[in-house]
Amino acid sequence: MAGVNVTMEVGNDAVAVITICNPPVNALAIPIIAGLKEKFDEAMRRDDVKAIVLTGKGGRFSGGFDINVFETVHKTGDVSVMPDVSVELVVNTMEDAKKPAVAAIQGLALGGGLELTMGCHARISTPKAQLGLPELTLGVIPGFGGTQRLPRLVGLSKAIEMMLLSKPIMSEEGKKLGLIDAIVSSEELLRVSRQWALDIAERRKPWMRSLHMTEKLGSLSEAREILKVARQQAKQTAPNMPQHQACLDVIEEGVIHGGYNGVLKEAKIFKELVLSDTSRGLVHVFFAQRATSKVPNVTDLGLKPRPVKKVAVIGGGLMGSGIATSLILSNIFVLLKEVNSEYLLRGIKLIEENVRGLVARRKLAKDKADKALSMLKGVLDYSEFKDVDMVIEAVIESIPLKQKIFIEVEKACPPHCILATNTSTIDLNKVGEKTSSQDRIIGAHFFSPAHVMPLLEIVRTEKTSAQIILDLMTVGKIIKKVPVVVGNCTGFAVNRTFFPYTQAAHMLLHLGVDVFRIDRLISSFGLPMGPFQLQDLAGYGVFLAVGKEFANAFPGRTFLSPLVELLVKSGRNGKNNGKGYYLYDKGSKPKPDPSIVPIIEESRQIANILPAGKPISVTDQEIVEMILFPVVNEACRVLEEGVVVRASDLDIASVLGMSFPSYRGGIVFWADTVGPKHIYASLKKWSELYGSFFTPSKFLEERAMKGLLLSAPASPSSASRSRL
Ligand SMILES: C[C@H](O)CC(=O)SCCNC(=O)CCNC(=O)[C@H](O)C(C)(C)COP(=O)(O)OP(=O)(O)OC[C@H]1O[C@@H](n2cnc3c(N)ncnc32)[C@H](O)[C@@H]1OP(=O)(O)O
Repeated sequence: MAGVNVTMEVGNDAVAVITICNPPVNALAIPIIAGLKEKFDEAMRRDDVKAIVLTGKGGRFSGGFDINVFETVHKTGDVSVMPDVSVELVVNTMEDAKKPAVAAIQGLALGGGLELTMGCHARISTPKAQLGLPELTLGVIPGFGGTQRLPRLVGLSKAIEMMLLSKPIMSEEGKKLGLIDAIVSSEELLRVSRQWALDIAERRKPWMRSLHMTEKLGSLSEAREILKVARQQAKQTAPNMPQHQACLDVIEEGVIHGGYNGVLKEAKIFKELVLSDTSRGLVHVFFAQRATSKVPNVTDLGLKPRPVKKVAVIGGGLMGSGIATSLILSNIFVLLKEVNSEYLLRGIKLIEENVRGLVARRKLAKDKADKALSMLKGVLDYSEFKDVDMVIEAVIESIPLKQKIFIEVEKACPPHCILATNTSTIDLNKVGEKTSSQDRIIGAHFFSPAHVMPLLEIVRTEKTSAQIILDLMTVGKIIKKVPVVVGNCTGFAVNRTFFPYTQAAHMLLHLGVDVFRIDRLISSFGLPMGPFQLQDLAGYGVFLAVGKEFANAFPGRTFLSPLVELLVKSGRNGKNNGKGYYLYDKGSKPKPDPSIVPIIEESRQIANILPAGKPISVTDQEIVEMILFPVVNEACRVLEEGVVVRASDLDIASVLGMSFPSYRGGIVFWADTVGPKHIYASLKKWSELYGSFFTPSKFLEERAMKGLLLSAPASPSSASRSRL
């Protein structure tokens, strides 16, 4: 590819500057790795070269190994395309060479990028460069020697933290830890690095080979203790991900048998992990997330996003205050509008609590919190709306109320203003029906808590203009959300797809399966909690209200569970009042409440769906499938109707909106791994046994019959029915 290369320039000072060029992040693609080997070899051969400086073009050192290669390996199953970088390039050609190399780091050095710098004999960086080994987020471990060199440079505990949490540090911290030798301005970077390289060559500065360092590793018994604690933690935090334990095994190998043996084991395990399902899922999520930024007929029209500096949020309840928090944290001025001063003060208090909570959890510095809160103003009328760039309505789910608000904001706001609603269920065409600005009406569906959850579902109608969609996508990115553009239908993409999730859980419960068994199995599948605990958390009001909407919109595939009304009658309201399926005592984990059993029994009698009056007998796997296959079934309808641009958007939406495990790649990717045929056959069998709730959709049936993946692009006939 043009512009993808490694260059070398030798100066009069006898320093060869080797530069990686592969925009935008200087990923270490296979030709780049070949280029590095070639240039290093040349530098070693040439008599006019005494020392080397390695750097990246365009203000970034390198974002690491080219993740596209992982994708190729996943498609072909052939791991032999991965070059031997770790031993051949980093150990033999760079670290053990006769001439010293200094890494000149700018912007970022991540993954393989940071590993290359650790194979150099010193590292000079500009301020605020990001340094990290995030490989575990891709289902692998560092593969260019990072598991060995990082602990030797920064100490075992810190290295383990950086790798297992995939948490980058800034160059300033790197300097304190010993990863960085000096921090200089970007103007000085090359000059200082060249001089440093010469100083090493002429023995004025130490010639450090980090693989051979041992002093920061501590004693063997200390190291074993640190690794033991880390193993226990990883068991808790990443139970289904093999790369965490594997990373610790490889680190241990190096601690016991020396860095070089560690490097060899690392290379072997790395190749095994690349082929794991976890890596397939996580690499898919990496690219799927980036694909959401590309929306046909929106981002490819050459439009420029317009600046959004002032936003009015209408409604200071839980959602409105969360949304306002996200905005002010990103330096966007917010007018929070409420109907009276009592509600307004409550909304402002919620926002303050959100911001102070971040400070208490050390996620935000105090001065930044003060700055954010200074970007907020409470108002009781529309008099200051004349220069707002966007309105986000976040009031209760009432069509007449929303319609009234949109008539008012249309009058009060300038003509360029984005008119967004945070509704999660109401048809956007109805919300904007009484205005003449339907091209500016758009859904900005945040997930609760809005200042924490990363997904922003952007809902467009047939009339929403491309400019407005682009503007909202841009705001979404500024406030650090992942915007996914979807079409307008009941529940939009996420709530609609996951509606059958709670439904299926209730169905199983009424077929005689134990409530806590269901929750346990779904948690071990990888969701943060089971459907009943989630219901406790969300409150029962949501279930009852949303349930009715869906029952109306999708008759024939709704299970009317009598249970929640019985729970409410018995004085339970989930986590809100400390009593639901679980008991919630402050400071302790939720405990299953045995006194729920008679209420469930009563509900089972009312529903009366036990086959021949007896509980069904199902395996653990069947339980997980009976809950998730109906979700896949609805995902198929969402795909067929063109509610999302591409199947992978639904994967991202499920991961970021519903916390579906990212290492399973998202709902559609997971379904394709399981196989559409198996899903279809299972649903068909259950529909015959337990009714139409499980009836497979036409889309699923077609894909299963033709042996196609659910994620394969839509056929032309379904594309013509697209809502986007
Ligand atoms: C053997 C080794 O140990 C293994 C490894 O090194 S594995 C790789 C480890 N590195 C990583 O995980 C870093 C992944 N990248 C990132 O986190 C972020 O892209 C970043 C922080 C570098 C930059 O973020 P940002 O500026 O927001 O840009 P972002 O949109 O993410 O990326 C820009 C483009 O670069 C691509 N890109 C980023 N890192 C890449 C990589 N390592 N390989 C291939 N492409 C990459 C993205 O896919 C995107 O492409 P697109 O424009 O076609 O969608």
